[in-house]
Amino acid sequence: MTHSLRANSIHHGYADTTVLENVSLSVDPGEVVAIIGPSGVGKTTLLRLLALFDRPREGVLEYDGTDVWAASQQERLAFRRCIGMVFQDASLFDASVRRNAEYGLHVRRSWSDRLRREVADLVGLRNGTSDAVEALDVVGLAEELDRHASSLSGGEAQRVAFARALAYDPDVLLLDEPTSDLDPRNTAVIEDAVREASLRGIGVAIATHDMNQARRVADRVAVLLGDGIIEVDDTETIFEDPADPRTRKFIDGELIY
Ligand SMILES: Nc1ncnc2c1ncn2[C@@H]1O[C@H](COP(=O)(O)OP(=O)(O)OP(=O)(O)O)[C@@H](O)[C@H]1O
Repeated sequence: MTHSLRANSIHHGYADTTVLENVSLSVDPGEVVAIIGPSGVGKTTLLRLLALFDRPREGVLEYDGTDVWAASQQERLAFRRCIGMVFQDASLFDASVRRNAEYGLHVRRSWSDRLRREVADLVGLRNGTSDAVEALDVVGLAEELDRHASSLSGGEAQRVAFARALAYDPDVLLLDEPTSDLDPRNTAVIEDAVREASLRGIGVAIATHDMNQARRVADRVAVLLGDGIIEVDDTETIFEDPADPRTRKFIDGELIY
């Protein structure tokens, strides 16, 4: 069973600047939420908060209804382990594709989960390697296990980074412009993998500058402008009949922020 993540009335910024004002957004199991908005508006900042990398100045982050920052450090760590993040630039380890995809598999969510998996390993049902290979298969790299990370193209490296996040079976996947440097083929592989992840029940939030990508992969779209999230709605409504006129302008490339 996967779980949901929710940001409620978040305010955040850096030093004396405010970046996010009164931002609320949920990521539910099995849905893909695209976050769109101009450069510098705070998409990465929001994803980092959702990933529990940073604590918001104000507002509440809930994991399955629990206030994450009011919970114990141990609990927060457990929540953190249920969230996968893929950055714009894949940074892989100086190791094989297999090793890279396996990284994180030692991080188990809970003792009971660990026990369950260990028992399953003992009877040969699954093991870390099979999780990693399965995840690499989703991104079309299951045949490249022994290749060294340094020999991969940028697109292949990003696909391994995606597989690494997928391999440890997260509840939520946060993707920060994961295809901004990729060609159409690698982009299509990542987008298919996003759909596959959502079909498995994983909730996905993806920040993107590519409006077509948002249309292709998202169930819902959140529009982040200078005043925070001005509108969240299902993808068709955002692109065909948005409630806020600024959304239309932004999508049409008219709004210079
Ligand atoms: N660590 C930091 N310290 C200070 N300011 C920061 C820091 N990180 C981001 N900022 C600033 O916060 C604002 C939001 O940045 P953020 O990277 O979240 O935007 P973004 O929407 O993801 O941008 P882009 O689309 O260009 O990736 C920007 O003005 C940025 O310069």
